[in-house]
Amino acid sequence: MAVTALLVGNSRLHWGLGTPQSSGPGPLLQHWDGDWPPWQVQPATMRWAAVGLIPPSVETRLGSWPPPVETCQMPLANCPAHVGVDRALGGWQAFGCSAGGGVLVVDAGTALTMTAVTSNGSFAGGRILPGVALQLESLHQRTASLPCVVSPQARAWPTLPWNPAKPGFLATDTVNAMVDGVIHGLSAAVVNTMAALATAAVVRECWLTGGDAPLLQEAIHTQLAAGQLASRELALHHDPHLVLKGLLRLRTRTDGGGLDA
Ligand SMILES: Nc1ncnc2c1ncn2[C@@H]1O[C@H](COP(=O)(O)OP(=O)(O)OP(=O)(O)O)[C@@H](O)[C@H]1O
Ligand SMILES: CC(C)(CO)[C@@H](O)C(=O)NCCC(=O)O
Ligand SMILES: [K+]
Repeated sequence: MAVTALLVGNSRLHWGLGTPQSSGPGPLLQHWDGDWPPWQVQPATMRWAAVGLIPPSVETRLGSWPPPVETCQMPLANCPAHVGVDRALGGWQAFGCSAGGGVLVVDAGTALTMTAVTSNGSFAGGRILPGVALQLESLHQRTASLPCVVSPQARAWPTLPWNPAKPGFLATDTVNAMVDGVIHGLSAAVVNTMAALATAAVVRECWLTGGDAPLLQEAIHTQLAAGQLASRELALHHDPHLVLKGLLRLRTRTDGGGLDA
């Protein structure tokens, strides 16, 4: 039976439709970023979690939904309860899909989070940075003359002009200097973390997800090619729906309302 997964993100809602199987959720049948999905939602089979504020459109329907998934219910060893449920779900899902060995999950959303899971499936910490749109918004809001380069309603990336600078060339116009600066900074932080964790043999794979993953991917590849050997030893994967798939792969126990891997 098809199940709807919902992650209430920091700036928008992320929906997925899938059929949980014992081997995992498989690919999503449908996905939707926005207020309410275009398919029929069966309240009793909803799997959902929230890091952002719950909007009225969801609040009014909560009565018929099961309780949300929380970090403390996740089958991820040593994961403190204060860790965001999106990070716990992403880490657990990437580890479950990995070829063995630890994983680093990079979730490039409103915040860019990095979350490491060891080869034993144990939470190993991470890093939290302001994401692409948030950094660009802050530059505009906290200076007198830097322009607004992110659409304030949609925060949609495609409204931004950006010509990736050739190696060794820097942007001469303000907009590209801002955008290139933010993308270069975030991807450098990711590659630096990959190198450190690879050198320490903590992780073997890096999984990218989140709204800005496609954007950062190219810059990460470029910096990997030019950078430290250790970081290149990690396999790099992109899964735009890592957290939703994690929700679909979790199995709710009918007895105590707990969760099983
Ligand atoms: N239509 C859109 N609306 C919002 N963000 C978008 C859109 N298209 C691309 N993005 C990019 O996605 C990023 C936000 O990512 P995402 O949607 O994963 O964040 P989120 O809703 O806060 O979810 P999360 O809680 O997982 O971070 C923004 O930095 C922005 O550049
Ligand atoms: C970091 C965010 C905002 C990313 O969505 C979320 O995972 C969160 O609110 N986390 C709580 C703090 C933590 O993860 O340590
Ligand atoms: K995120």
